[in-house]
Amino acid sequence: MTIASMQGIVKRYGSALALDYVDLNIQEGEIVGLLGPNGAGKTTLIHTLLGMIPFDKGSVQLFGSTKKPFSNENKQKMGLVTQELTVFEDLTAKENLDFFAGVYGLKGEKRKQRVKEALDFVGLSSNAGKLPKKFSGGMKRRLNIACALTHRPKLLIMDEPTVGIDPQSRNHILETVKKLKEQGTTILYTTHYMEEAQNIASRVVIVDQGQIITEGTVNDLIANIQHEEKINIEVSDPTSLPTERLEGLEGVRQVHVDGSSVQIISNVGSGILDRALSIVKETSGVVGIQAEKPTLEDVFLTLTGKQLRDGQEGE
Ligand SMILES: Nc1ncnc2c1ncn2[C@@H]1O[C@H](COP(=O)(O)OP(=O)(O)OP(=O)(O)O)[C@@H](O)[C@H]1O
Repeated sequence: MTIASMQGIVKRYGSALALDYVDLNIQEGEIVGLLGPNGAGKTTLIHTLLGMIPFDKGSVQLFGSTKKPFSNENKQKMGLVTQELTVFEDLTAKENLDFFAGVYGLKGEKRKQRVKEALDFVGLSSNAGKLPKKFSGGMKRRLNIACALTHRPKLLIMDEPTVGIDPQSRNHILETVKKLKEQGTTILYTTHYMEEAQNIASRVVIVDQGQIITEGTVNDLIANIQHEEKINIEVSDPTSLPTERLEGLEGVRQVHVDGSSVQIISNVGSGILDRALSIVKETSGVVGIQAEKPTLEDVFLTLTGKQLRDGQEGE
């Protein structure tokens, strides 16, 4: 079932075009990784989908209904983890959660129970009574996520939830996202870290300059741009490398020797690894093998001619 979709969305801020005829469909149960550089339009797309900002053209459908996408009923089925932390520093972790649970209309025992569950889910139970100002960046992020979970949203939208936190907390958050998916939550996860999208997304949507430039599974996107395969074999005796025999293998395009390593470039799917290895083993002794696989970074580079992460480190 399609849980959320947008068709032909155009959004301008004054004369600047932030979304340029965007079509997007999100199916129940998937994690859609929305990937793009800073300023690509990710946050604007999310805010449009949530009905938080007006748009100039197009339409949005949520939860299968064609009428009034932004009704209170629909909004209660969505959760947003904002890019900036949305927690109150002078309320304890538990009080923060209780506040947000109240905003979503939860009451009494159910509210208490959901607050407890959400704290537990993000691993903050033992810090329930502490103030977030005593928390590390990663703990604050986890609290921020928990605040969006007490009402058990069907669609959870996460806007760059791992920016500026340490790798351990990042892994914790990625595991939490996977757990939510297992429980049936549909997730739209925006990031400019391609490794994250590669790690958790069932499907990746890449945006640049307000347009969706490609979408698909990570494997499909990579296969679409992959025109050759590269294998590097490290050898113990490079003087006797049988370069000509390697060049003669079906599917091999080029062979380069560089010091003690030989690089073999071949056609996609030519499956030369076994044959190349047995030839090299006979004469030169194999010390190590490395196969170079393209990444989402390469997909972006191929499609746009620029790096996904230009000048974005250290945020
Ligand atoms: N309130 C606003 N007023 C004017 N321009 C805006 C506003 N919000 C966003 N923009 C512009 O719209 C474009 C898309 O911005 P948006 O924040 O959606 O991108 P993003 O992909 O989420 O980037 P980031 O990763 O930096 O959050 C950018 O050029 C941005 O400068």
